[in-house]
Amino acid sequence: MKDERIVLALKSVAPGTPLREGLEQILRAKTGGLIVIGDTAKIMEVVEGGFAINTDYSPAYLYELAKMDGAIILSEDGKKILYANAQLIPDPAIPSAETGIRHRTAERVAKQTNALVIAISQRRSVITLYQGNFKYSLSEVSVILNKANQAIATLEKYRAVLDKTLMRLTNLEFDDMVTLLDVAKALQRVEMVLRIEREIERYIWELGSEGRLISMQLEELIANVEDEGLLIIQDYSLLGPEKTPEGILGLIRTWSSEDLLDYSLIVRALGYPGSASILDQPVSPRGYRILDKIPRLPVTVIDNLVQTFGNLKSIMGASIEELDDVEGIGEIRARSIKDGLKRLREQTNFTL
Ligand SMILES: Nc1ncnc2c1ncn2[C@@H]1O[C@H](COP(=O)(O)OP(=O)(O)OP(=O)(O)O)[C@@H](O)[C@H]1O
Repeated sequence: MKDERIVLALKSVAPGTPLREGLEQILRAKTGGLIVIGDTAKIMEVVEGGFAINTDYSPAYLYELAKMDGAIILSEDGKKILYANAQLIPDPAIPSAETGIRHRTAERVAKQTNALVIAISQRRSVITLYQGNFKYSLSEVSVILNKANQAIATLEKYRAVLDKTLMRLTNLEFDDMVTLLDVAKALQRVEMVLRIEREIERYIWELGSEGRLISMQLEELIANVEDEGLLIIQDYSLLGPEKTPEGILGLIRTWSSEDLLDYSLIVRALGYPGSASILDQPVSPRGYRILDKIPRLPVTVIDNLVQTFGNLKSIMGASIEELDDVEGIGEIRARSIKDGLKRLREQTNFTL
């Protein structure tokens, strides 16, 4: 929830938005500014004086009004300028680490009302966002682009390692030689890639219209990653249906980077005991992840296969007739499952 609001705040001031255009004009004119987004009762409690404007927002108008002292109040959707030249009177007891009056006021109003408050510094040429306890200074587009490109380069490396790890897991699964350590390694690598993805997403929101290329690169690099993670969990989790794969991956997401390095924590999240030797334990996949790679095989049929045979090894060992007996599978599909599994196995042997 908290994160969502920050994302919304970053999006609302991203390059290409009318609000950002107005902020940039104020920055260039070096007049400074203090802008509050929203006019809820809670916000209006701290607003005093000024005059009602009540007109459609435009960047040029915002910039004109910023020449005056005091704060400007915009509507929640940013489409109207409601008041200008207003005095903000937040509770002075609210702690603030800011030294200047404008920024201290902005921080206190944000903490008191939860509104998005934007301070544009006259002396330092910086735009700072405040919302609740969150504070964020916008950087220049070139700086963020640089960071985003570095993160993409890191993501490429991590993706390559993940692909190797998954390929190895597939190979071990076909040979029924998987240990819990292999499962934990694969899940850890999935989450590492997802973490870099989330970091880059934040840059993309902040870059707005300037982030399109990064966004396209990201999409290509993270295709399937989350699904692979969910399917691994489906293959190995010992937990009942109340712990969904999404829930388990969501739990791993909340861990610190140190915890993520601990393989035994990962297998514990899948419902295995946390003993030291557990990682050497052999395990057999149910087969969800590999069956998902067979073209045109519906999820319900995959479910029926796993329900009937229990694991990938038995599914691979089943005859055409046995496969044919499963609901949703006729002779043609039975053959395409057999062929599909055979082809996948050959492909992984070839790639490794
Ligand atoms: N309570 C307030 N309500 C509305 N506007 C305020 C309030 N406090 C300060 N301001 C605005 O901030 C200006 C003074 O900013 P000041 O230089 O003291 O703060 P600052 O945080 O150091 O900002 P800057 O970095 O721009 O100098 C005032 O001229 C006024 O426009």
